[in-house]
Amino acid sequence: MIRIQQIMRTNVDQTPLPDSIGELTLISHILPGQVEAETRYQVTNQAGQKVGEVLGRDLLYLSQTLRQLELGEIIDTIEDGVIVVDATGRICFENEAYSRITGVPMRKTIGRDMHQIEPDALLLKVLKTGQPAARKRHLIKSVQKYVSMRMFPIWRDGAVAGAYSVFRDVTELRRLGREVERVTQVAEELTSQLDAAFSRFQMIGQDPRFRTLLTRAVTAARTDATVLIRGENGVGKEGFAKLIHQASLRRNKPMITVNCAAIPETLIESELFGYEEGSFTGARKGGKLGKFELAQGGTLFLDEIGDMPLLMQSKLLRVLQEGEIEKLGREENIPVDVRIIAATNQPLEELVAQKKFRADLYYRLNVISLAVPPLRERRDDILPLANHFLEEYNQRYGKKAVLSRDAGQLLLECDWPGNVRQLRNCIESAVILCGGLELTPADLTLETPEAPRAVSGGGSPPPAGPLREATLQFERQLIRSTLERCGGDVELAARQLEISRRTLYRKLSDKIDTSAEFVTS
Ligand SMILES: Nc1ncnc2c1ncn2[C@@H]1O[C@H](COP(=O)(O)OP(=O)(O)OP(=O)(O)O)[C@@H](O)[C@H]1O
Repeated sequence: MIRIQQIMRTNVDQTPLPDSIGELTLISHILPGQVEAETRYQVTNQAGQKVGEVLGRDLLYLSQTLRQLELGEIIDTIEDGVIVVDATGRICFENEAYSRITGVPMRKTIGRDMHQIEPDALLLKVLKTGQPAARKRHLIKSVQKYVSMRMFPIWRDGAVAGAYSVFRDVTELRRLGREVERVTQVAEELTSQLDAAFSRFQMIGQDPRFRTLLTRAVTAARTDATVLIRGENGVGKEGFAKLIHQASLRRNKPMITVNCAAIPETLIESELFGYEEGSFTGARKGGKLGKFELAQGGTLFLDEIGDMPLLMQSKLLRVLQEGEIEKLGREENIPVDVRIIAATNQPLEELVAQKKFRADLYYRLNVISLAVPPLRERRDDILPLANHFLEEYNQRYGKKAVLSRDAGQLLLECDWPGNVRQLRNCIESAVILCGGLELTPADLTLETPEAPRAVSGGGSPPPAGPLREATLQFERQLIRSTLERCGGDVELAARQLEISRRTLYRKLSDKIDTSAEFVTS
């Protein structure tokens, strides 16, 4: 609908003048007899201030043209439903969309009195009061469809001459809205379950160095300072990151982990910063949220930071300095409020010297540094950790196993090249495999400090004897060295050997029966 607003001239002085027309007046409401061609009409806003002026000639032209045009045809092509009633409430116009949305054919309604069809219709109220009305969500019961509608009176010569309603089918939108609500609730539920698991998470350790680290971590957690956690694989770097997040004010927001070594160089930018829909060929519909956005308000844990490509290091540095991310396909930057914790098992200082790691990023990350010692340097922690894992896996597998004195002794003697992760895996497989109530040395799958060197050194002579025995021996060696390489992680070892976890366990238990040499010192 064309309003005066659209054709007036602007930038005139602000003095209100008589004979003014409201800027929102519809052109189609102006009758030819009311307008003089050569008069300049003042246009005012709702406060009565003059905001423009318009020539009567322009108004006449437009109002006449609108009348001459067959508006019905145009209105028929629009997607929204339109229905018009005259002053008596008789339906005098409907467009095609009206019938399509309501499912009522035009012949059943056109010309009929709305008072009879639907005496409570809101449109009749608009007709009676002369006041526009709107409903965001209205159910048309007969067809079970939801519409959003706006209704207006039609004024002629100072009286209401009719009313019309424009409405839109929002059934699909409503369904999608509900789906979003449902998915959000599921996500909230899962998050709270995760939170519960997260808050049960404990860092076990009584070694004095380890306890000092815990205190430092909890103290750092109260600030937003960046933390760099160092240490061998499996020492508990991610555990420290979780602990810091849990002890911080950000604990009710997400902690998102990114393993920088596991993402191909070409994908790391879109993983971290995301992209907008259509920003490149093959971009996902709806775009993609980057990890920074997912961690908004929370913590982003950048694991294996030493493996981050140099170009990405520069981009990360910029984000840390500016607190904003540049998202592919989006013009304006997005502010992010994310606490960064990074971890690495690499000597970052050496990487800096070799120009493989940016010095400025190194200093930016290394505000608080936590160096987690390997398990072999804190032997006091071995038994408490073993008992903690034992309790966890007893619960998971419905067992009641306890650690025998000999098994405990064996655990204390091991060097744990795979650190706490290896110990955890060792206890898990022992709980699964043990037949009785006590975990004995034979239940433990672990390497003695000497054995791996003999096996994985590559120099061991080929086994002698019958083929079957030699094959078994070779298999034993292969399993042993693979397990060693995988830090005792049975699942990973099974994957590398391309056999199922169950087969690996079976082979391990065969070995326990037949080859004491493999499991005991
Ligand atoms: N002090 C601890 N108390 C309880 N569990 C621990 C402790 N340290 C490590 N763990 C457990 O050991 C496993 C390995 O720990 P984590 O993943 O934190 O090590 P990481 O140093 O991050 O390893 P990687 O370098 O391979 O990423 C996890 O299952 C973790 O829960």
